[in-house]
Amino acid sequence: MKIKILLLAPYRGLKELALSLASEQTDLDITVKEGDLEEALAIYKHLENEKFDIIISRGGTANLLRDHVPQPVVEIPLSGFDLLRTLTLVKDYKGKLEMVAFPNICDDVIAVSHLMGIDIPYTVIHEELQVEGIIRQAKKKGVQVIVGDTVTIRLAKKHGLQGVLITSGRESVIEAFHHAKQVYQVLLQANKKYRAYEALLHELEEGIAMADEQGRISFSNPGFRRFMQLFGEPGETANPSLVELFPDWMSMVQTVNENKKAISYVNIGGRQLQWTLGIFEEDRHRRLYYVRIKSLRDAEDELEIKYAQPPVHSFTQILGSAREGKKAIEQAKKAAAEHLITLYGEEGTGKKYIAGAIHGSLEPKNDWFIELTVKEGTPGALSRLTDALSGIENGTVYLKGLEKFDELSQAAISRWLERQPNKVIMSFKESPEVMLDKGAVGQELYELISKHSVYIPSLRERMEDLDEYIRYFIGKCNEKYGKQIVGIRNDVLERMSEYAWKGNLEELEQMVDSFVRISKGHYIENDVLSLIPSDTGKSASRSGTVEIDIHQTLEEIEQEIIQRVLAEEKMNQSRAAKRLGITRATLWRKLKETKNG
Ligand SMILES: Nc1ncnc2c1ncn2[C@@H]1O[C@H](COP(=O)(O)OP(=O)(O)OP(=O)(O)O)[C@@H](O)[C@H]1O
Repeated sequence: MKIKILLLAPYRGLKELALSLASEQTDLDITVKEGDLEEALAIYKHLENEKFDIIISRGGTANLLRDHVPQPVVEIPLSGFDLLRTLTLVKDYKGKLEMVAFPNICDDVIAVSHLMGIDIPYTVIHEELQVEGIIRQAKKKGVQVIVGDTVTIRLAKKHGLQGVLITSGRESVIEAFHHAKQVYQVLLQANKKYRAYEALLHELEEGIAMADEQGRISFSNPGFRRFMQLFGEPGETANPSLVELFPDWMSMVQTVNENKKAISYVNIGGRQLQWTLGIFEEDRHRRLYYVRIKSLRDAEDELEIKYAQPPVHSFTQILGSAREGKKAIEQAKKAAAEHLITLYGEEGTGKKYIAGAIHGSLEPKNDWFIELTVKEGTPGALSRLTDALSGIENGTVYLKGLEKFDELSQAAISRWLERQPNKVIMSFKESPEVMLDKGAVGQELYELISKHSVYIPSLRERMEDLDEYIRYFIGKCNEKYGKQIVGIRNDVLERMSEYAWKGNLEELEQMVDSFVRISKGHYIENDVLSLIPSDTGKSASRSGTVEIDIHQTLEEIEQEIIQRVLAEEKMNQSRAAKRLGITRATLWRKLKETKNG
């Protein structure tokens, strides 16, 4: 297959020369056209569909084309012969003469003219815009002949001077053909690599695209088009600008321009997507950005990623004056300065709230608060976890469920956590020591999480704050349900203070919520008492289940249940009878039966 070349000659003579030489090049398929600067560009555009491999041109025209065409542009050089020829021609000129050219040409001309023992005045130009002014000055000095490149000569003629073009000779054009062949070989190798990468990107589930600052997409893989619901091959359908797809595109570009990676979360077609923006490459004229898109939903079964504002922003929003609670807050404030922090305590004690307060207290602030919950300790969850963490910069990560991984994965993640830059607050239901004893965490993770750990006390340990919490939740629920409840009856409060609160503040909030929902007046009245389970702080378990030996007789089983309920109700027979759904008299009779039996 021949290499397809478009040769754009800035002057007629070069076109003729190129045409005569083109036929000798058996491995090149050369199209030759004449055009200078913009004119040449217009010719290129007209022939764009012919898919040339390489463009050949000269001087300013080659430079202009290089900025506007995707193919490599090979330049026809000015050889020593070219200069020699021109100097030989002009050396006997009678008129006053000056050469106007770019530094590389001037240097060569000076060297050759010294060899030939001729003295030719010259002016060096650095950009084309200077040419016209220099020609005017030359004219004022009485110069009659200008020696230079096509643009210079054109302008010299415009100002009524004689122009002598430094023309490219045969050997320069042939050299350009050779150069084009070399460039093509390099291009072939690069293309092979490019195609391999393209095939890889094609297979990738993740969406990848390349766009400029205005969000115009120049490349997208099928994954990207699937996520964005852009159907058809690129080019077939007009790619919408990313500005239309992501309303906060410009602010993300801003973040990226400040040398950060920008991450955002969008919902498209019911899918929660994470997209990351970064600078891909800067070329001479514009910045290119890459966009990576992946679905969070797919990973949700193993690792849940929630990206939201923390529930509170400062320690002053954490309620409670009980000693235990205050101690926890003081410890958390101190631990806030650490890179890796552990919070542990029963479910619903407010660990996430404390994490939010830590995040809010940081100076300088972190950009993100991200909640990562390990649902299953699978290898998939592990790689997603490290992947998610490496995608976050300048964030506070609230991480739950590390104990679900096996010891080896825990060790790997421990080393990983130490190296990553974000603040990580780990949350556990039990203390590091208890988890180590039980084998829930291995030695390496234990060492990591026991360094800066804070115990968040259960509600049972801060019962003096119960009233305050209830009032706070009533206020919250009034707002939710549009009620104006101002307080709670003492009987209800008393029963609540006897309750076990295994679900802690979370359970309390739910209970207050149900009270507020059904209350008609300004107070939470005794009619809600039936909604409080009669499970006291000393009960065996919150759900009220106990193990019974079913090898006993029915009567013995009944007796066992009665005794257990009685014990839980501190031997108060009325309360035990009520819980068992029998009258006090029946209970008394049943108790008596055993004594007699
Ligand atoms: N300081 C607080 N003031 C008011 N309400 C709070 C406070 N801390 C926690 N809560 C309430 O308790 C609920 C549970 O809190 P949070 O989610 O922080 O608990 P957690 O210990 O992280 O729970 P889990 O271990 O189950 O994830 C919150 O939804 C909120 O209603």
